[in-house]
Amino acid sequence: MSSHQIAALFDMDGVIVDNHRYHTDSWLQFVGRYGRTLTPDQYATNMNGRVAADSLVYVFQRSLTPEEIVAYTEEKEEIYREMYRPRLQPTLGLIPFLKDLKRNQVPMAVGTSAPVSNISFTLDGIQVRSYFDTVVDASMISRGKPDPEIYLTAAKRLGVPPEQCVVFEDAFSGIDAGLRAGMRVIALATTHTREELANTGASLIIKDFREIDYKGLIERK
Ligand SMILES: O=P(O)(O)OC[C@H]1O[C@@H](O)[C@H](O)[C@@H](O)[C@@H]1O
Repeated sequence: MSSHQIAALFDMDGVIVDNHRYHTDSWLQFVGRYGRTLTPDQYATNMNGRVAADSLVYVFQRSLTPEEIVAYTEEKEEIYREMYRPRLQPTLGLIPFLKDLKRNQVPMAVGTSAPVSNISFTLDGIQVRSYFDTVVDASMISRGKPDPEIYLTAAKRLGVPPEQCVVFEDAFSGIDAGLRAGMRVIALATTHTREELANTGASLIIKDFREIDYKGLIERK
């Protein structure tokens, strides 16, 4: 890779697919089963984009055993997959953008807090896995977003220095993770509004991938 080149790191939920509503609804349904309460705002601000282990502590207000984390995570994600399956589709403009980046030999990775079961569901479901050189998921890191570990791991696996990486994110926790990794962050206004994203430190806010292409990405460097 030339020193002028960039790498593109994609968050999954809220970026590759515009599915925030279904994660919100499935979390609400899940917590209801255990007599807990959660509002959509609480979810968006305190849980969105974070690994389930952290979200579950927020929901149950106690520490959980590794076995509980696995069982609760799968229970919640099964609810989510059933809800979202009939609507599963790529975010607008994603496929042309991935093709454009591929044509221009941009290394690409996914950095997601999601469990492996959701990654197969999503990346294979919309047939985009082959675009990515590597996928870093929750099981491969010890500290979830907003810690930068997930994006630093992705950059390392691509062999690209962090300052040459551009992160695509929708969540506050993920934007923080990208910035703390020393990367440029482009925010998608899928989950939050442009106004809500205005002071996050993202260098650009787009509604979806129809607003960006390889040329625009390079020119903005
Ligand atoms: O945005 P990312 O990093 O792909 O995050 C995925 C996670 O995002 C959270 O918001 C969801 O509640 C989780 O269920 C999901 O696994």
